[in-house]
This record gives sequence, C-alpha cells and structure tokens, in this order.
Amino acid sequence: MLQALRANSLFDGVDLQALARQVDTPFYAYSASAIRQRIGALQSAMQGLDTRLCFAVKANSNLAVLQLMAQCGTGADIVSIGEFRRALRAGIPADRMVFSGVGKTHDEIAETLMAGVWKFNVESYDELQLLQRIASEQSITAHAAVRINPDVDAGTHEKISTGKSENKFGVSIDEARTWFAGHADFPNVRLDGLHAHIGSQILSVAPFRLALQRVAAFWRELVAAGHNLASIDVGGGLGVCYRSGVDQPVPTEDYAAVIRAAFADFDGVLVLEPGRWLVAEAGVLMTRVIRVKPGAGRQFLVVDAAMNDLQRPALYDAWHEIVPLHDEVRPTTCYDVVGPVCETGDTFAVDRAMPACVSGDLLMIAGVGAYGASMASTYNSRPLTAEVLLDNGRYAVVRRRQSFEEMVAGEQLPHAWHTA
Ligand SMILES: Cc1ncc(COP(=O)(O)O)c(C=O)c1O
Ligand SMILES: N[C@@H](CCCC[NH3+])C(=O)O
Repeated sequence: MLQALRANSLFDGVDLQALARQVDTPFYAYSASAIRQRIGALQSAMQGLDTRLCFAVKANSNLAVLQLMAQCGTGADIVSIGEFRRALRAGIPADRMVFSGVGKTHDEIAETLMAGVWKFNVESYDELQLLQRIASEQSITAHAAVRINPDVDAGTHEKISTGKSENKFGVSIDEARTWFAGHADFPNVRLDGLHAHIGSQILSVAPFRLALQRVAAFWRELVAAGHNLASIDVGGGLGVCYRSGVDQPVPTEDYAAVIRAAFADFDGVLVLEPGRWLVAEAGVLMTRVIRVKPGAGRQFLVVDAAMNDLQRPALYDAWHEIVPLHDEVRPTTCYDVVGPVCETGDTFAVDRAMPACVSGDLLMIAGVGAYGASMASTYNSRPLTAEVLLDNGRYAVVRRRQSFEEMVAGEQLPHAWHTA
C-alpha cells in the first residue's frame, strides 16, 4: 500500500493531497478496505476452527472503526466501561464482548454483567470474589475465563510485554488450578474458559507456541479432572511490519497453525483478540511541515503533529515510516522530524533520510491505525486531532478536530468552596 501511496498519493482510492486541502492537518486517515481485508485474512487462516474474533478496542476506539468491526461480525475485547460503552454504541452486542484487565471495578463489572457481556477474563482471586458477589446480587450466572500468565517472554518491547511472571497480568497455572478446584465456592460464576495474552507486536511464532502449549496442557489437565471448558481465548499480539526489511511479521497461516496444533481437538470456541494486526497498517497520520529549523549538525523538520497525537515514538522509540507526498523529485536530506510540543521526546524520527522538504509540505506517517489516536492526549493544550475514514474512493470525517471549548469543557473556576 505504501508503494501505491508514494506513486500517486492514493490511499483506499482517496487522494491524500486533495483530502488534506479539505481537512486541516494533523489528521488520521483509516482505510476501511484494508481493515476488512485483514479481518477476512485472519478469518480464512482460522477456517475450520470455531473461532470468534474480538477486536481489542484499545487499539482503535473510534466509533466508526468499531462500527466497521461490528459490520464484519467482529466482537470486542474491552478493558474499561468506556470501551464497553463505545463498542455497544457502535453496534457490537454485549454477548460478543470479552472483558479483560487487572483493575475492573465494582461498577464496571456490575454494568457489563447486567448488560450481558459474554465473558470476564478474570485476572485475580479478588476479582473472582467480586464477580461472584455481583453476580449473586444480580441473581445471574457470570461466565468467566481465567487469565493465565504462562511466564513466556514474548520477545517484544518490555513495556508491552504481558506474559512474564513478573508482569501484573493474569495468574499462574498453579493458582488457576486452585480456582477450578474451589469452583463450588463461586456458585454464580461459571468458570468455563482460559485466556492468555503475552504481549503485543510479537514478531516470532515461538512465544505464541510456547504459551499456547502451556495453556493447552492445563486445559487437558482440567478436562481430566472433570472440568468442561466452553472457550479458550488466545489473546492478541500479532505484530505488523513498521519498518520494511526489518520487521518480519508472523504469517497468519503460521499463527493459525500454532493455534490448530494446540487446540485441534478442543470442542469449544477459540477466541482471538487481535488489535494492532487488524488496524495498524490501515492508518496514516497526515501532517504538514511548519518550518525547517537548522540545528547543531542537524536539520529539524518541525511538523504540526506531535507526541500528544502519536505517542508511540516517544513511549517505545517506535519507528514509523514518514513519507513526504510531493509531486516533484527532490534531493535526499536527513532530518530530525519533531513536533511543536515542549519536550525533547517529541521526536518522530532522528536523522531520517527523505526527500528535501519546505514549509507547507504534506507528510504521511504510516502504520498508525493502532495505538495512535486511541492514545492521544491534549498535552500542551493541543486539541485531539480529526479522524477520517476512507472507503474505496470516498471519505467521511468520523471525528472532527476538538474545539478549544470542547477541550476545556468540564473545567471550572472555583466559584464555590466546600469542606469534605
Ligand atoms: C488482553 C489483551 N488482548 C488483546 C490485546 C491486543 O493486542 P495486539 O494489539 O497486540 O493484538 C491486548 C493488548 O496488548 C490486551 O491487553
Ligand atoms: N500501546 C502499545 C501497545 C499496548 C498493547 C496493550 N496491551 C503500542 O502502541 O504498541
């Protein structure tokens, strides 16, 4: 897709240069066709297995993207009441949602349980007890999967690794075993699933294999002990290619083969929670050069997007391709591409070779459909950016840029003082 973009600026049939004359930069643009294509590819890799895709809403929580997921029959993996309400509003039924996360609160569990969320991926004994109490108060049965921490190194950035024993996520197989043995203490919770998610942007099949082998061995042990599992959730984590020639994603067929090898004879539902893989490469961030600023032994390309719009480079030193969309040929120059935010970490790229740029030029930052807009903030009082959905030659603004009044809504001067 990047090749086509370089050649003619077309992304899902929409001319990005023309679009940037209609919509002020910075803005995100997502290709609906690319997202549909990814969903289809994953579904076909999993063919023959009873699979349910639950899109990890945290990757991209724009309502229009979630509606697209709903239209493609995808459920949702949620981690907060906000994500639950978004997914529901976008048309994803509660009974197609799994609720993960170590910090589910009483109110979050009560609302989602009442609404009929399909499965709670329970991450601690305290949470299991709370779920039992709330389900009993509501006189219903909650369905729960134990999130296993398989103690596997996913080989990814340490800040997005979740499956090592020292990480906060899930519980050990030893602890899970005691939960199943004591299931009678939880009459309102049907403990009928296992869940594991070992991290994100995983580029090798080996950690998936190891983690799923551990989960599968535990599942067989549970079956032998007389427990019946309705679902096994293998999490998300499939990595994507951010840097061509460097990142080599796991082919979906290889990923599916690992799942198949572990669970071919499982007679329940296999849940997948892909986030990044479905949307990352379907999104670009459009930004314009504000000015070129000479520095000590370097040239800064100051653009109108910043770390508040796209945090990944600042948080994880993430590499994103940056493509100037000029029509003419220009000499290659090296730039530090930076935003206007007052932090040195507000840097999208260091010493990056690209065609020479001048003020006003349009740049595209690629691979930002996942964990881009969903992680944005208003730091430096910069409004949340616009988001645009593209679909086969047409576009729709699916989030307008936040106005100043919207940014400060909710803040108030202290007209009345109270004592607590
Ligand atoms: C529980 C859970 N499921 C799924 C995902 C989605 O991960 P990814 O975007 O890497 O597919 C995450 C985020 O890492 C997660 O925490
Ligand atoms: N925010 C991370 C991914 C975190 C995954 C959530 N468990 C990223 O941008 O790569």
